Amino acid sequence: MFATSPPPPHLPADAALFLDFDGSLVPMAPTPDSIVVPAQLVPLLSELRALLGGAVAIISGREIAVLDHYLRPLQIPCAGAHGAQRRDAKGQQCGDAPGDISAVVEACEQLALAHPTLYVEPKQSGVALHYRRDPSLETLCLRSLQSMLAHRPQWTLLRGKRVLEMLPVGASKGRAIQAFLQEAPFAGRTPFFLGDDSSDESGFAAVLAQRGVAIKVGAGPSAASHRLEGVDAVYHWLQAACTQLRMLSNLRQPAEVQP
Ligand SMILES: O=P(O)(O)OC[C@H]1O[C@H](O[C@H]2O[C@H](CO)[C@@H](O)[C@H](O)[C@H]2O)[C@H](O)[C@@H](O)[C@@H]1O
Repeated sequence: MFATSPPPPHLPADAALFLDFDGSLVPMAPTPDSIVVPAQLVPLLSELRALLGGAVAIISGREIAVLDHYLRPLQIPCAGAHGAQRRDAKGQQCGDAPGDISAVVEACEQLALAHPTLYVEPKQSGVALHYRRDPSLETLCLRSLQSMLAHRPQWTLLRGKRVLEMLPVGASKGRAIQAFLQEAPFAGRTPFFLGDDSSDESGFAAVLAQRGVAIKVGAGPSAASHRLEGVDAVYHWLQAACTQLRMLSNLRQPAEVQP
């Protein structure tokens, strides 16, 4: 489905909401550490969690510790490093790297010394090599990582927005969402997932398989059923969802009788 996909419906009170981070909740920036998190994000997530019985999770390529840093003081269920890590609603975290890749990280850092516009983002379960500041370095980065992966069958390469990432084989956002949907408070709810990148497609497939709603943020081909134009449109939709869910929740609670 392409840009003609309709905007998403309102969130029902029985939704399980899964949200991508970069490019969906936070505008893109030249480097991973130069993002500016919109001030309304943390209060909005807190309110949505309260209104959806806790069934809100961040599904990101970032590591969970990094998400916690940007969302402080909030600590919510998360999948990090494209599903290589997951923290459930009880706060229990799982996900280990299938081996030591410090040699790969070092090789990426050497490459970045030779090409200072590259940005290396080491992760506990992989590494991201960013070439946003010089897209002409894409082929060099791709060839370098491919050769490093050639003898490491437990790892795979993921292409993102001006980034190449090495992550454990089998890790995906779709799998992380499936795992959340087996557990309280997500199980039995209608899944909604929004994301902007090709790595979000496995998440779209997971929610569509459960008759959920898949929302592509921005342009580009996608299997998502619905579309929002960009980060601003995401906030508009989430704020509207909050307002509606709050009204529904007030209607369900009888008004206090004045003496
Ligand atoms: O799944 P997401 O939450 O969307 O995370 C995907 C990757 O996002 C980050 O990189 C991207 O955003 C940066 C900041 O805007 C940008 O500079 C970079 O070019 C993008 O690729 C993050 O750094 C990665 O770890 C995530 O995997």
